[in-house]
This record gives sequence, structure tokens and C-alpha cells, in this order.
Amino acid sequence: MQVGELGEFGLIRELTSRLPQTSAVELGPGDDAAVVAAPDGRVVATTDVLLEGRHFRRDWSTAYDVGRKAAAQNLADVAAMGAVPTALLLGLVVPTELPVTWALELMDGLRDECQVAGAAVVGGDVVRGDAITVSITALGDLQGRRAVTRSGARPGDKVAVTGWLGWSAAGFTVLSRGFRSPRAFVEAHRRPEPPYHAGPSASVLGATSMIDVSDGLVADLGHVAEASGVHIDLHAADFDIPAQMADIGQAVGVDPLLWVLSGGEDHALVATFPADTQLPSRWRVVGEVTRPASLTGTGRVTVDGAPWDRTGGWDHFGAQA
Ligand SMILES: Nc1ncnc2c1ncn2[C@@H]1O[C@H](COP(=O)(O)OP(=O)(O)OP(=O)(O)O)[C@@H](O)[C@H]1O
Ligand SMILES: Cc1ncc(C[n+]2csc(CCOP(=O)(O)O)c2C)c(N)n1
Ligand SMILES: [Mg+2]
Ligand SMILES: [Mg+2]
Ligand SMILES: [Mg+2]
Repeated sequence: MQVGELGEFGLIRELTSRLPQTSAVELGPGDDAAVVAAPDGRVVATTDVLLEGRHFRRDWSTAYDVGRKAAAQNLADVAAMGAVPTALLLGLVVPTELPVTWALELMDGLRDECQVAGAAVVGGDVVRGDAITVSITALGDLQGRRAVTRSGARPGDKVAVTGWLGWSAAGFTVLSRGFRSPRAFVEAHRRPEPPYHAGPSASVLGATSMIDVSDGLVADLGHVAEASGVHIDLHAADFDIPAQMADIGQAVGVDPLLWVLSGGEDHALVATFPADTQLPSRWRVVGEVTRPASLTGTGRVTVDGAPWDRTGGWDHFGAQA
């Protein structure tokens, strides 16, 4: 059956019937708005849009994968503020001929990724349109803590990452060249696994700044450097390139360091911490905040002291997009 045959309200009924009742949410889908508890009186709110052809392809990813990824990239933004994800809303644009099963599996993916992060789908909207568009809004709870922003990095801080780096980009390269393996990379591209719990825990550990890696580590740290008014230097040798990644890099003629430093979509978390912070082993120190940016220039990121000029990460209006 196609979504057009089911109609707007039939589709909404089918979509929402897949969601569990959760006690964390006072009122879920079905009314003019949901009611979500905000115990400390503040709400972290973020939104990201996924467009068919630009963020996903139906021949590369299942609807379930797209749901997992759409939720993950938004929930990772919540975690990157040091907050615990609470709720997610889905704005869904679909062509009338779309099989109903595609929409339902998308919802299953959203629901399951929310469950991983401790959040719930609490509402959304359905509109008919030409290209599938998945527009997500996610909310989170700071649990009384201050938000960890992009602007708090200070000279002398260490830079540490947790989560996968370069796996999604390697998968994207493989898929772009018409292959479906190695599975580990293709799966990483289809379904990123952001380290949600590390976000709030970085906040508790005293992180001075944090961001999730959506566009590429150097590019995203560039936002931190700019917002904080600092220079950041990364040490290439501190990035462990797994043998499997080195092998596939060799096979497709790409230096895997490019995937690690410029590849986005894994949604690893990168944070800065005061130099004397004792970090749990899940955090890998990969560089440091070296000095304030000059008063006139903007912040910048170097690798082993040199500018990283080998592709700058994903830009929706850049040459690669
Ligand atoms: N159209 C817009 N209107 C208002 N604010 C926007 C708009 N687009 C982006 N922003 C804001 O600019 C900031 C940076 O946005 P950006 O989308 O680059 O961050 P992100 O969501 O963490 O990254 P990514 O989209 O690559 O996952 C965010 O605070 C975002 O809310
Ligand atoms: C079909 C297809 N083509 C290209 C890409 C690569 N890609 C798209 S958006 C993005 C960065 C993050 O986006 P945003 O800033 O919107 O969160 C990347 C690396 C893909 N995933 N699928
Ligand atoms: Mg965004
Ligand atoms: Mg982000
Ligand atoms: Mg982006």
C-alpha cells in the first residue's frame, strides 16, 4: 500500500501506533502538542533535516537505517551540549506513492534509536512532497548542569574524542564506488553510533567545550576554535587507524587519515578539558588548545602544527556536496 492510499490521518495513526507509551512523557502524540517534563526548567532544543539524495539513498539504506541515523544525528547534538536526550519530533515529507511500509520502518528506526539514548518520539507532522524529507527536532535535559558550549575552550586544555571517527566516511566512499562491503564501514555509514552517555559525563568531568562530529573533526573543531577564540593543534599519531581501515584505504586509494580528520556523520564527541582532568579510558587525547587566536584572525585548527588543507569536511554548498 502507498501512503497516498492511507491518507494523512491514516498514516499518522499507523505511525503513532508504533510508539510505546512512556512514563517519562506526560503527554505523547495525539493532541495539539506533547507535554515533556523539563525538571530543571530549561530545555535543550536542536533540529536537523535529512533529504533523500543528499543525506541518504533508498538503494543504500533501509527506511529503518534512515530512521536510526536521523534520530542519532539529532540526539548527538543534544548529548554534545552535555544534556540527556528526552524527546524527538518528526516532520515527514513524503511522495504519495511511497510504500506505507517505508514510513513505518522509518518510525521504527527513530523509536529504537530514541530508546538507545533514553528519549521518546512525542510528535510530528506529515506533508506530501516530491522528495522524502525527514526533519527532526530533539529536546534534552541538562539535569541542573550548565550547558557545554562551543565557546569555552581555553589555552592549555587538552582535546579528547570518544566514539567512531572516519568509519562512516569510509563506508560512504565504498558505497559511492558501487560496493556493499566491507560491512563494518557500510553499516557505520547507515547507522552511526554516537556515544550519547559520554556527553553528560563530559559535562560532569568538567569539559570546557564540546561538539559532535557531523562534518569532519577538523571542520567541527574549527567551530570550537572560532567560538572560543583559540588555536587547536591535533597530533596525527594519536589517531589509531584500525588495520581494517588502512586496508580499505589502500584498496580504494584514500589515505585513511583523511576519513578520520575530515569525515563526518559518525557523530563522535570531541571535547576540551583542563589539562589536569583525569579522563576515563573511553576518551582519547588527540591534541591541545595551544594559544588564543590573534585578535584580528578567527580561530583555527592545525595538525602537527601545520594547516590541514586536505579537504575541509562537509559543506552543503561546498565542491563535494
Ligand atoms: N536555518 C537556520 N536558522 C537558524 N539557526 C540555524 C539555521 N541553520 C543552522 N542554525 C544554527 O546554527 C548553528 C550551527 O548549525 P549546524 O547545523 O552547522 O550545527 P549542527 O546541527 O551541530 O551540525 P550538522 O547540521 O552538521 O549536524 C546551530 O546552533 C543551529 O541551530
Ligand atoms: C546520498 C548521500 N550523499 C552524500 C552523503 C554525505 N553527507 C551528506 S550530509 C553530510 C554531513 C552532515 O550533514 P548535515 O550538516 O546536514 O548534518 C555528509 C558527509 C550522504 N550521507 N548520503
Ligand atoms: Mg545542523
Ligand atoms: Mg552538531
Ligand atoms: Mg553539517
